[in-house]
Amino acid sequence: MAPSTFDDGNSLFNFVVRDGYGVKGLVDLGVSNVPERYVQPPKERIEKSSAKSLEASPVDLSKLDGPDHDNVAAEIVRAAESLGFFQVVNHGVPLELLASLKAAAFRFFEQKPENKALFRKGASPSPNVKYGTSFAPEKEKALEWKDYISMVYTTDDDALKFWPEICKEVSLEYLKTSLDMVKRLLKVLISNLKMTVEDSEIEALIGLKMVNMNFYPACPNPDLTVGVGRHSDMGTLTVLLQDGIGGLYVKVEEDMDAVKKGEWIEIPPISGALVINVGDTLQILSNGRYKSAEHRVRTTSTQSRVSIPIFTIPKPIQKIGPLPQVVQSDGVAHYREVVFGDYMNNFFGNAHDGKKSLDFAKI
Ligand SMILES: O=C(O)CCC(=O)C(=O)O
Ligand SMILES: [Fe+2]
Repeated sequence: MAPSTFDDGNSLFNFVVRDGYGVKGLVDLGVSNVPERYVQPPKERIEKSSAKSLEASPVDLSKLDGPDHDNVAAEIVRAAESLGFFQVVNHGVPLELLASLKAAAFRFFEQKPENKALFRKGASPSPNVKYGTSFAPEKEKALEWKDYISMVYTTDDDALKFWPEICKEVSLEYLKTSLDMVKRLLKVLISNLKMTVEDSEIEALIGLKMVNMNFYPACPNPDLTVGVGRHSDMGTLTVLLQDGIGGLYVKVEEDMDAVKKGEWIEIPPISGALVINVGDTLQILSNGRYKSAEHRVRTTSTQSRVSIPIFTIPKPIQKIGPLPQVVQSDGVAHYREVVFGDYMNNFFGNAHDGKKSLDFAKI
């Protein structure tokens, strides 16, 4: 099919979204300009040159076990309270595994369209596995230049049975080796808010885990499109592996060294590092002390980019609200208690719109 056969917006939408060809399918047709449906309004477009890069060095997590524990813990708390994003090294996830994951992501998306379409919503053999494109295509005025596969973890058996053959083993290994780090980070962050933290409280915050693989094909017009629009993540902490291409931008919540509140800075790719960011759940739990960072992704004209996030989130039945100890010391609760499943439905039911997702729980 030639691009010119998309004589209206619907046939493009059907090809990319409904039939499961994705952005990759569109690119394989040889489009030389992004279709109208992908053109963002000017205020959502991402200029390449203007953003500064995050200068903070990555946090060395191996030091949490030694005499520097308190300094490193303070660094983590400071990052969560200010930008809501930081990078970590010596995180316990083997470096060879990071390389294998990126290769597996390329392998998945470079498959024939019909192999990927097996995992489309409605077709997938498991509700825990979903291949798709953009974020909420039915709700979006402009689509995001991104395809993804999303894998929710329940048990090892389920993962090995239903996750795509081509990436299941590395994805499971990534999840397992990252979880220990997530728990250590949460212990640091929660014990900064209240004296004692039970393991069961940490477990409740990460009751559900999801590994995604994002694929952003090279885009003919990066100035007109976004890979991912402005959003915050809904969960507790996100672990993100990005490749060397760059394009992940975070909005500054508080004035930083040379960057003013409201400006965007790039999280630079650092070989071997993982990116950590605070999600809405942790912002709610901390009554707003920790910042669920607004972020977005720019596309690139020369190379396809992959990123592989792990989202840790509460179970849908879990209630989340500000910790009583924090409310007591703040004298006011900024969020109400919500059932996480309701929060999640609201999140997935709307197009990306910055940190608007938090309004659902705001008082
Ligand atoms: O690709 C990236 O760097 C970030 C992706 C992202 O923000 C997400 O999947 O929620
Ligand atoms: Fe995100």
